[in-house]
Amino acid sequence: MLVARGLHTYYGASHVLHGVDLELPSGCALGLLGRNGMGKTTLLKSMLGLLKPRSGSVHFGGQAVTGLPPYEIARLGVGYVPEGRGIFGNLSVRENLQIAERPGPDGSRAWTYERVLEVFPRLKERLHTGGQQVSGGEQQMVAIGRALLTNPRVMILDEATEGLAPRIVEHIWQVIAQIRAGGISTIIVDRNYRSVLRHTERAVVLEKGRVALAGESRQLAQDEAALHALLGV
Ligand SMILES: Nc1ncnc2c1ncn2[C@@H]1O[C@H](COP(=O)(O)OP(=O)(O)OP(=O)(O)O)[C@@H](O)[C@H]1O
Repeated sequence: MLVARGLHTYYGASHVLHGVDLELPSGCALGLLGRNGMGKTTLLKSMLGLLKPRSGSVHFGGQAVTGLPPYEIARLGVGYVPEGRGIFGNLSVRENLQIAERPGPDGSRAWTYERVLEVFPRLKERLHTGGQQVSGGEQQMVAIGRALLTNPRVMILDEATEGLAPRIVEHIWQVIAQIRAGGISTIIVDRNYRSVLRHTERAVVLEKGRVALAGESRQLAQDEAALHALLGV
């Protein structure tokens, strides 16, 4: 579904990704792990057109998308929930959600405004509140809801539970499970590696911009020595 091959990405002279390969099969949930600064967000942005890799390729649904602008890649069916949420602070919660709603590239309308409010009932009481005035947890719900409303084929969640209360974190993992159950392929970056390994079929661990370990999440979860070495846990 989404395939990156040999990605090299730089910030100016700083070489951050050193030939990364990543493959997200259709219908699969893939965890992306690694300590701070190992290149997870850079990898996601390189696949989404937000950063231009200096070499390597990205294919989505068999189509080469390397170097396409982010909105074109999004139109092909990628929903992105960025680290830091990126919601529009000057728009209300309702507006943030409604401007995103559209059928998916295959015409699917599985995710509607009403369904997002069913999944996140807390947002019903905040519809007319500004995006910046709601709590961090509610902002995260808006960010996830907004990505779902584009009816994507692939969802990418970067640190979707960061800094949130345990009850909200648990709710977000339940929603991630629903997204997976609906057949949307998913890439999940999260500090809680145990939750990531529980909610994914495959996982990749980055170390200094290289893939250090990749495999089935169930097996990786049992490899305490490798997780300790690579994640410092
Ligand atoms: N805009 C930028 N300009 C220069 N260097 C950057 C920039 N963004 C990230 N980096 C550097 O690139 C490396 C990889 O960062 P990246 O954000 O991809 O890591 P990460 O694994 O997502 O970690 P984190 O969880 O801390 O975001 C780090 O050394 C970081 O300092």
